[in-house]
Amino acid sequence: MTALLEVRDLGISFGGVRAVDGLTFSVGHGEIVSVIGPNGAGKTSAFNCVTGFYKPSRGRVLLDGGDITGWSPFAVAAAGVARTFQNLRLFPDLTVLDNVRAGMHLRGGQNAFDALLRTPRFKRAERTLTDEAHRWLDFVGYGGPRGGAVRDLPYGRQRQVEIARALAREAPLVLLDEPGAGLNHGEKTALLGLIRRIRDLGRTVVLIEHDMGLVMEVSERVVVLDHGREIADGTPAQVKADPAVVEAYLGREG
Ligand SMILES: Nc1ncnc2c1ncn2[C@@H]1O[C@H](COP(=O)(O)OP(=O)(O)OP(=O)(O)O)[C@@H](O)[C@H]1O
Repeated sequence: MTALLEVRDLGISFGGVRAVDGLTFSVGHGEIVSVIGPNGAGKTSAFNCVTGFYKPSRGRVLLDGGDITGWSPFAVAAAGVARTFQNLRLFPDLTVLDNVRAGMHLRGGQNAFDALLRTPRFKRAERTLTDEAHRWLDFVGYGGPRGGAVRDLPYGRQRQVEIARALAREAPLVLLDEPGAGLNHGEKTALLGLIRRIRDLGRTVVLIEHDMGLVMEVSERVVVLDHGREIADGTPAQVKADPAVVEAYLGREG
């Protein structure tokens, strides 16, 4: 069966630094896969190459067998990849609801003419989008106010809004960049359940995460990077016991 995401011999350099250097891995439909590795291993750069924020200098990215290498972030998103960011990228002055609705605009259905004249079709579509935004906020367990600006929310809530926005896009592949960062213990437990529920919707989840407790608990498979390459790929138990992985982490501490 074709993998949903296939990364082949991917590479990108910044000046003399090879951030990603011949990275190959794949993710099957419906999997929960974590990408881990020491600081600077190339995880975020690889995500950025996959999602079109960086143009790789070599290699290929295939989505469900189709080549999306070098596509713009907009085109990659429209092709079925949703993501969150290590440093949140919400619209701080927009309301919670509008931030989630912003995740849906790529799905189309209306045109500028409808919007300009506020036709009945436009108003109907608006109501549907608002209802859906509420449903996604419910889904991620968001319990805060929905009509106020996002910038006034505590960090954990902003993360929930960002995930709701990514899910609203209805993309089959969801990439989460350090979703556990800055969350307290209770919030991390909730996140674990949420990631499983996202997969139960039929989505495929790939996360970059530093919290090993979370990674080992939620992942079906773990891909380990070091110096821009894959050094291990297996179940959480397999990678934990892999000497190359232990070495990569311990080697950075001294
Ligand atoms: N835009 C950039 N310009 C210059 N160098 C960069 C850029 N992005 C990443 N790098 C460098 O590429 C290497 C890989 O960085 P990257 O952020 O991808 O690693 P990471 O595994 O995501 O790290 P972390 O876990 O700390 O987020 C690092 O040496 C980093 O300094």
